[in-house]
Amino acid sequence: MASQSHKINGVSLTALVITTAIGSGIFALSSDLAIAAAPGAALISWAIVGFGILMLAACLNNLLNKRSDLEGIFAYGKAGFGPFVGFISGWGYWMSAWLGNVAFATVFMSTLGYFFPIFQRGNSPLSILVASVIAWLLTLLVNHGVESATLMNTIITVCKLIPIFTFIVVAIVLFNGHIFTTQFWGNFRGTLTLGAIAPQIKSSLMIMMFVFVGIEGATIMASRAKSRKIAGRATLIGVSCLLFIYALASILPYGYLSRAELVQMKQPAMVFIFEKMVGQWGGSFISIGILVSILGAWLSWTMLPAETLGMMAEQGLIPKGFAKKNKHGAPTLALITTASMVQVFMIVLVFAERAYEFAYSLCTASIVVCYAIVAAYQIKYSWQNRGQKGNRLQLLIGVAALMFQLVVITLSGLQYLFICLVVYVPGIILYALTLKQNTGQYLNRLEWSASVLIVSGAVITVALMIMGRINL
Ligand SMILES: NC(=[NH2+])NCCC[C@H](N)C(=O)O
Repeated sequence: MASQSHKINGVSLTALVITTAIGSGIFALSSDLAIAAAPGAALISWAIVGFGILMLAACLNNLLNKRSDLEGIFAYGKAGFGPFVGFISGWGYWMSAWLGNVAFATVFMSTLGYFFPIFQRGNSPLSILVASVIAWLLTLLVNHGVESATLMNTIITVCKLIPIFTFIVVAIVLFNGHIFTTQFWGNFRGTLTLGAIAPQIKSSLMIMMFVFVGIEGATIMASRAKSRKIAGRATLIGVSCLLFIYALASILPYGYLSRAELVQMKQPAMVFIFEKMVGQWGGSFISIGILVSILGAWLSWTMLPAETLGMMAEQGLIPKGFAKKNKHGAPTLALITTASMVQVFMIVLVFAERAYEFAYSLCTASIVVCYAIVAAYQIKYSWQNRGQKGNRLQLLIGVAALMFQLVVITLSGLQYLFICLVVYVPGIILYALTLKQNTGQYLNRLEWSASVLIVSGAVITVALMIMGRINL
């Protein structure tokens, strides 16, 4: 066991929450958001998403303290609702982790395109080829026991935060109230109706959720924190800081360029907005920040999904082989499986019209499964212990968090959730085989029914994709 002095303190853990959550999202945010919404609606959306994510962070905080015996985010699913739900949650988390890397890949390549125009389209066959090589190289590194070391993490954090803060400061200086308010509610005439704003809010939700993926980082590191209390608090403070940074970075540009101009920005938008603000050097400055930020995040998100598979295997949810470590202490089978999935989806991206949006929406949709299960467990636990002080409030927090996740996914992510079902199919087979090996039985009746639903959903999705009814 690590001695007390080697344990992570609150400040480092808060920094960890912030840096694991900042990958590619913030750099592309402004134009993604401009496509979806005018500044008025974007602000309302931040308030809604901010509230929902804070509720989720409050659940993670609470459960970290009350169920300090559980480790990892999907352990709550298993503890609250049995192994099958634990599997659903873990598989969702795993999927989200590597799908996010697919999203990283497109932004990474289009940022490289700033220096080498041939890569400008992040999902051209050549870009995907290079991105695949990078993904496999990172896998190879992790397989040789390379972990993002503390010093490297600090350097990466500085490299990504400096460009972001510089951008925010310059954007504040150049902020023009007139431009900002001209089309505050969008391009409408007459009185402002909910009908005019609601669709804008709806289209902002997925990208806003995506940028928060990773806040559960402190939960995963909780066992290495000085105390569970500290880990929980780090999540809450980290989320509040993130909300502040994201809202500033995405809203300020509306006071510099018109929405029409923002929509036209090449991706990643922050590069080109900043270049317009300060000149050529600005573009390179932000681009380098992005490349470092993504590479750093990509490396940690290469380890995470493999570790997740390993933990699931240890808990008897998938075959033991996934937990087997090589001589460098890395789970080779889990790493290769994950990298192969990344490879398949990268190839799919070549055919996607808006590749980045497609990848981040899938990443968000699959983690919502996992987040919703956390919130559901918070409700169950608080209800069972409702006699204890404070648990009624926790119950309400759980309900708010769950409602938020369900509403977001229903409003804007259903088609992505359906695509995720397809990836659940091989997982269910692995789960059933493992169950048989451990207990001598395949699925029980409830698990059967759930599996039939999932597999049917997957079949329908594939059929709809073939018929061209679901577009990539
Ligand atoms: N590889 C991943 N799972 N990435 C998810 C994290 C994405 C991160 N929130 C971002 O803004 O870019």
